[in-house]
Amino acid sequence: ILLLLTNHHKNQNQKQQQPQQQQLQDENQNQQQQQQQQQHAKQPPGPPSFLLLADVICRRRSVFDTEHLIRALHARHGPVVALRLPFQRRPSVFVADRRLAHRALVEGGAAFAHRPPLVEPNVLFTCGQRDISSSSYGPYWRLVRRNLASKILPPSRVELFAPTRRWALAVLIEKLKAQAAANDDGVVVVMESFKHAIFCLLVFMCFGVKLDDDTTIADIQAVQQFMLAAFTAFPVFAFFPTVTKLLFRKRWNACVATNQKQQEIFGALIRARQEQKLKQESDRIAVAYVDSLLELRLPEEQGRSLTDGEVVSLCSEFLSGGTDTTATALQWIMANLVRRPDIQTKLYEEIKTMVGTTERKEIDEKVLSSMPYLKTVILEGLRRHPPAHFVLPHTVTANMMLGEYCVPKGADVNFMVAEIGWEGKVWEDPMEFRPERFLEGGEGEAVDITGSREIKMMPFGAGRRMCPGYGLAMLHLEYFVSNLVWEFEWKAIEGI
Ligand code: HEM
Repeated sequence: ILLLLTNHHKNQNQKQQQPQQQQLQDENQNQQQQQQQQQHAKQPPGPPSFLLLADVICRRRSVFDTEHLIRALHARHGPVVALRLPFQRRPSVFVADRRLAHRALVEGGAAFAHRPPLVEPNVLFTCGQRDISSSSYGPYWRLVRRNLASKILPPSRVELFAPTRRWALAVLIEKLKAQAAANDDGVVVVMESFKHAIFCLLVFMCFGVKLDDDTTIADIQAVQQFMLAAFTAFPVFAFFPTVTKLLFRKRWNACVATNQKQQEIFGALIRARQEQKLKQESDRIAVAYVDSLLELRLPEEQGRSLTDGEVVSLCSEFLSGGTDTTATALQWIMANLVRRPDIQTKLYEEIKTMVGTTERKEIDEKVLSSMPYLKTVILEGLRRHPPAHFVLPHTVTANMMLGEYCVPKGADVNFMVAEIGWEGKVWEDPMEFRPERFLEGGEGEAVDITGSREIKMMPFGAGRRMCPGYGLAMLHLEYFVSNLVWEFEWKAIEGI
């Protein structure tokens, strides 16, 4: 009997172990297959670096104005191409295919979720890559991303900022009216006012203070603008930094001074917030982003709190990440409404039905979710004019297959957001602004903006590194677009 029992147990264990063993075997086989494929696969095609440089010089274009170059390369070589610049150790790979983007970013899991190392002055500006967007994929990134996603961005938290949105909208409308009144023909240049309103809103969400005095807002905006420009500028300090920092001393000193100024301004705002909390002022908002950062502990690093530099870089990212992108999207949507009075009228009619009056009082954001046409206008704006034409650069920490090519370890991998949203096989007349495509029966009906099921457009990226602020951005766009259409009649200037 004992013998039988042991055999029975043995059989049961074997049965339980079989699927696990099978899984391990499958994984090993997959790995072996990947390795074999990699051995035989080519690297993504692209011109040799000297030809690329010659092309750039002949056409008098900047190497960093890469979009036109990459489009031409895609037309010649297909959806995966590589640029190899003479001063780059690893190639930059560009992917313009929605299925390959899905395979890498969503199905690929962590494999494509890493970020490449930054060079100066961006190392300085991110406190050594300690913000969410540039930090390497790992426990620190997970902790700070989860903190933003769970403390500030859930709908229940975002709802608390409704009065702040009303205030920012009032600031915007006042600014636009003042501009129109100052000009005989009522012409208004909107972008700076859009940026200002969204910035005021995000500063409040970040520091819990209403800064309506224009000088502090202007000071912070100037610092943020300087840093943003540094991200896309020629990376002089990437080569022999000790020498280039001396050679371009003025430029380096300006970077250090800007960083210093940011620490001072943000430091003062953080102190003001702490005092506000100590005094338990009744009108203070319950949670600001900076509170959550000050309370955060790093379990992987003996439970220490964030350093001042880390807090500043995370706040700075919150302000920059949300302002220019949202303001650019807003500007493009309004530009299309100006050119298309039919769409503007349709939207106005939808708002009128929902609000139930023609009285010009600001739209309660609770009714936004019941405006399907408004949603289609926003989606079409983001598809046709995505504020970021590329996602932030990703990288791979091992050789990885992408389609028929092997992406070498350490290469930058860039996904072409705009091209993917303009694919002719998915979208009819893709360059036309047509919100109706997102209604029932259209090719964009029930589109998944997160791209987790399938990617048809990806204005916020997709997968693990996807923009965590996309819900907030959509709300801001719906809120400002509907209120601006309700408040003003938008017309194009003759001859422009
Ligand atoms: C229309 C507005 C916005 C657009 C189009 C946009 C777009 C993007 C894109 C394309 C990425 C890169 C994704 C990738 O690398 O795969 C990104 C990342 C990010 N965005 Fe946004 N964004 C917007 C608004 C916001 C807002 C309002 C916030 C802040 C609340 C925000 C915070 C971030 C952060 C922290 C990341 C880095 C994510 C990570 O690396 O894990 N964004 N965004």
